[in-house]
Amino acid sequence: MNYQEIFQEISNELKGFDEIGQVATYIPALAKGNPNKFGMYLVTEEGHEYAHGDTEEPFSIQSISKVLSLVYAFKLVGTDLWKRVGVEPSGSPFNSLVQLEYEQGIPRNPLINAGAIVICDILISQLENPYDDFIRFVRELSGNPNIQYREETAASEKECGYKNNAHINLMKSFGNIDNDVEQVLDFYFYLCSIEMSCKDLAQTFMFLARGGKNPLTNKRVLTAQETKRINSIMLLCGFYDEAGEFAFKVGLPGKSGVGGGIVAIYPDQYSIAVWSPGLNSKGNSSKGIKALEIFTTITQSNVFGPMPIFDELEYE
Ligand SMILES: NC(=O)CC[C@H](N)C(=O)O
Repeated sequence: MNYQEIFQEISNELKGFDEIGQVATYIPALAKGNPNKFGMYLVTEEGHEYAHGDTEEPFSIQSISKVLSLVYAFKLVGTDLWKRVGVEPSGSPFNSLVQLEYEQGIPRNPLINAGAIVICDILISQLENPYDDFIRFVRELSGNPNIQYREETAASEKECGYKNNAHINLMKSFGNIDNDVEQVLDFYFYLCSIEMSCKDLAQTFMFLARGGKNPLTNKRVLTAQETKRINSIMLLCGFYDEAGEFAFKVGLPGKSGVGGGIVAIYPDQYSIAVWSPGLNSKGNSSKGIKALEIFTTITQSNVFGPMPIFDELEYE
């Protein structure tokens, strides 16, 4: 079976899948999304690429950007980062406030909203031009110079960002936010508003499958040990209170966003992105998870099992 046949098989299996979920409505700009979009894009270690469905259309990556901002902040401040944010799974929804008060304004991990807001605070403190520097970083990883923030999405989220305001104010009261709360939150909303296609996403995350090296430029983004840290955080925290189930079903480190995107990596082998805007009750793409579950089952690729039988998969 080659990859195109595998994608075809996934598509056939998904035909009867009716738990498509609902597009995010709490951010008005996302409520207009078309739940029938579906794309899957694979980039392999050898540089082969395989597309299926709507893989060229940019969509709002939302919380997937939290991994990229984490990587950028980690590069800038190193292990000092862990004084401000933890690395434990929260077992709670991405926007839950409850633990934050008990744990004195230190978010459980950098992939829930509170943690990502602290990361934004760090980036603002460290960078002279955080907006420009960050988008440049993302463009270099993706190889796509046209990747942009979408102002309309950021503004739409700001208009009704009551809960994120609650997060940042609570953390400020505990002394875990250094900068002006509005300045930090604006940056956070912009990071969430970045748009990418499945193709961009799979390419962007390839460095995490390559031990920290950007395969497009051969530049080292992270050391192998730092890459381990980011991938472990994705595995344990990337899907919030569904992280266990994602590991159970798919078996790869990954990250989701409420725009319906998911990206997952298999170290030394591939990066895969999927997009289906319908979300389940945990805010993760419902069909996206199912598609990845089928993919890793057919290819026998997951970080817990024996090495897959890749040589039995032909290229093209
Ligand atoms: N899980 C997500 O993608 C959430 C991101 C969204 N911008 C928020 O702050 O709620």
